[in-house]
Amino acid sequence: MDYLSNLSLYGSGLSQSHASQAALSSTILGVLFHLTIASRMKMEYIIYPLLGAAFLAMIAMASVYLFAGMSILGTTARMCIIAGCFNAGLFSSMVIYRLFFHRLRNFPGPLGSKISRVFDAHRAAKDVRYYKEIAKLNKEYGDFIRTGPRELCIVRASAVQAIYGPTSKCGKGAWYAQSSTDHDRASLHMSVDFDKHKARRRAWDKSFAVKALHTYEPRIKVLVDQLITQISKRGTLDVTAWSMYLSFDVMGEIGFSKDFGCVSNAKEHSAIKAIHDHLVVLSIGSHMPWLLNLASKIPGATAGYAEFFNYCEAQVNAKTKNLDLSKYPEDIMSWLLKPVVERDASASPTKESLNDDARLLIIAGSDTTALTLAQALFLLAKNPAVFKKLQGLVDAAMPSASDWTYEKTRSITYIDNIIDETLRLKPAVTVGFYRETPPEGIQVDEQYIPGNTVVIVPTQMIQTDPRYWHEVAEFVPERFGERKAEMGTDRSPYFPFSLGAYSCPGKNMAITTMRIALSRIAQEFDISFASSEKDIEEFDKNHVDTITASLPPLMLRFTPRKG
Ligand code: HEM
Repeated sequence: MDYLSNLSLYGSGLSQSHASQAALSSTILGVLFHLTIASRMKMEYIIYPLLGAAFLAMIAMASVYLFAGMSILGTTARMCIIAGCFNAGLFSSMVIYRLFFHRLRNFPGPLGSKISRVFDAHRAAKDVRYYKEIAKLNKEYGDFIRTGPRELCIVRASAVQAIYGPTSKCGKGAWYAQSSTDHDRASLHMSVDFDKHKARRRAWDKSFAVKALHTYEPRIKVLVDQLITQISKRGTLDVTAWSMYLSFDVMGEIGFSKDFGCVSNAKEHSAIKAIHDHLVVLSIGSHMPWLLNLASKIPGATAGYAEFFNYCEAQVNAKTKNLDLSKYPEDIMSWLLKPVVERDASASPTKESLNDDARLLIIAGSDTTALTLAQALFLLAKNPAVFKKLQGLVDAAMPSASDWTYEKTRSITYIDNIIDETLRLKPAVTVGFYRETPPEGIQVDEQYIPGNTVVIVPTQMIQTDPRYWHEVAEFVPERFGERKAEMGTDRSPYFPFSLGAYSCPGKNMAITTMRIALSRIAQEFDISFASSEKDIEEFDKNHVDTITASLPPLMLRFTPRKG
């Protein structure tokens, strides 16, 4: 307390006993604030009122001291003591509570993670390969790992149905508050309210219904054929980049009837590049959703992806202007605008949420499909026998390019088996998607999981877990086809598109794009690696974890087939 006496000596007007009283009462207030408010409420929903209230309280207190005749130095010193001791009380109480009294106190996990998600964000940032960190934690702590103060990572097959299944009562939680806590301003994906999400989801599901998909197929085929022409000209190319060009063009065409021109210009669209450049920061920030939300409100913080935001908004405005409701909707955005104009309950509730839906459309639909296609080509190049079998089946159904039809492609179920097996070994979302348990909690095997716990099942780990899968590391498309019963596939945990109410609505469109691309490539080319052994190994084992995976370049040689 010597420094307090010194402050008094320097003429602050703050005596040691006053300072001690202020320190003690602020510390007690901090502890009380934690026990009565902070520990009972979700930070993401109270952060703005909290910061506002703290600011106003500080101003009010400082004004009272100044009016009471205290010097500026004395007032400043007292405010510093009050703020410092309040926070010391708050954070000490938080640490003690989380370590010794929290409902998850008996779950094993790293000490830091039990105290704050900062440590998990640090783990995610270390190498931006969070999936490897989770694998290490699983080895050290077992199948139920406490990865945050109120978060568990669960590596058990039965957790998949309990958490994501159609009858699960688990909902979307804190992770989905990263862009806005006002879900009427956010996209479908970030919409947390079960009933509102369900209503909005109807508009999306209509845009992927069988009839709508039929109108998309020929337009996707045109884009795939553009890709085939580019491959023929080049021979060798980076499939990571070119799968991305194709899938963005598909989202431009099917999402907005707009030519993004990535395949024809052989480059990424500038608006999309802005998002890709920020993926690492966004994915690390998503481990502390409230902080990401807060950071996004700092002026200039989102300037990097302003081009993407502006571009999407311009597309929505243009579509709105030209929307013709007498015609069958030509693209997904028209399907989303229709209920807005018709004032149907499935409409995006605000202009902001509609703009966010437009961004969701591009982001959710393109990276995921692109990296799955690149992974499928990688696995086919690595497993020539599988590719030969695919070519044999394609040749039998469609001997030449002019025989190609989507219906015949669909009848080759081996293509679907290849896609399924690719998504088992290399799911687009490697670590998974967060849910929150209902107040009454859930049971996973022998373990009760308390209510209001954030839970996650790491997708890639569980889909390659030798306890649940045979020949786990092998690429065996037949496990989804003729060897299904023998390999017990139906009993194994598999959820690359998630399951239940929040599962991917674009699944069938993604599969349509991949069916067309894989069948046309198999028809036209033989494929082989043109990358070094080191680069191939890097591609196979070391993707960067940016919520959806980010893949390094992979050069493949495409040799035109003879005859
Ligand atoms: C191989 C390709 C794809 C994969 C692996 C995939 C995977 C997923 C997964 C796992 C989710 C759940 C995420 C969560 O719970 O937070 C999801 C949601 C979503 N996906 Fe996909 N997706 C793919 C393609 C597409 C396509 C082509 C679209 C079309 C635009 C799309 C649109 C969406 C939307 C709108 C959601 C949010 C659904 C909701 O919250 O109700 N996805 N996707």
